[in-house]
Amino acid sequence: MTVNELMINHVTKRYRRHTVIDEVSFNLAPAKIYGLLGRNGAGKSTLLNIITNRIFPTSGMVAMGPQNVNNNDEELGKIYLMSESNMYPKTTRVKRMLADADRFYGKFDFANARRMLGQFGINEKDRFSNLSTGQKTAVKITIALNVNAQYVLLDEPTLGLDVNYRETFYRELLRTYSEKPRTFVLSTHLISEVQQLVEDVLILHEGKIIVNEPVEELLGRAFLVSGPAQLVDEYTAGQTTTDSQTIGNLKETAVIGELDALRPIPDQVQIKHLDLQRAFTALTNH
Ligand SMILES: Nc1ncnc2c1ncn2[C@@H]1O[C@H](COP(=O)(O)OP(=O)(O)OP(=O)(O)O)[C@@H](O)[C@H]1O
Repeated sequence: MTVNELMINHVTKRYRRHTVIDEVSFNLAPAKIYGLLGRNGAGKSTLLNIITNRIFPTSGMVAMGPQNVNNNDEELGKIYLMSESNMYPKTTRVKRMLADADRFYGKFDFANARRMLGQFGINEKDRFSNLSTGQKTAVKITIALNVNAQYVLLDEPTLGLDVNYRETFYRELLRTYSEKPRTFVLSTHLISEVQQLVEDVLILHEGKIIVNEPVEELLGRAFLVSGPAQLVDEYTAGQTTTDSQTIGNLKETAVIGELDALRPIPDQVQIKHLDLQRAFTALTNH
């Protein structure tokens, strides 16, 4: 079966005069793991809800290949959103939630879901509302990783999960991805934890997608220049510097962009690549 790209075309979302998403366009390719990063209130949940038709954009549209996704059950059936909101009645048992995922999307992987629930120490007969925050997340992850959808959007998929279970989640995500490649979008604040996991990074900032590229490419042009303040300032003058920190006479300046290859690097100045978290803060600190 050919899988089309999921295309977000000129999407804007306004709440009264507040523009949360501003003319955003990007494509999600089949069988890739994306990180969707943004500061609190950047609009990540809003964007994911628009993609899955739970919220309507003020303008713009979401399409799967040539098909508009809006009110299109066939196309929406290829996209699954795991989100924070709990839509289940209080009495719902975990077992029923797995059955619903099968009813709506078909071909749910019950065997793998049961194995995962075992790893998370959850019984299918448990009532969802009686579970702890982390256990509720574990159930939602289990459904998201076993549902039959080509695009799986995960909004804060580690909410309340302890470090051991977060590792379980990352391992299970890679396992299912390698067995059955499909697209995952992880919206998360745990940037250093997902750096190794995601191939491409999308950064949503002040209503715009300011980064949309492979992690390796972003980090390839993300540098930390450190040393005596005056020398760092001289070396970084005129380059695309982002933010700086000064301690006494020492300074660290993040530079996102190509370094001027012709400019000599003073002996006391050190240059290294940023990791994803530091590149993110550098790009979104203002
Ligand atoms: N129904 C609504 N009415 C008015 N404003 C809203 C509504 N829903 C969201 N917003 C605003 O839109 C902005 C983006 O919210 P959203 O939840 O999408 O951000 P987020 O990036 O997911 O944040 P976080 O990382 O904190 O979860 C916020 O300023 C929020 O207050």
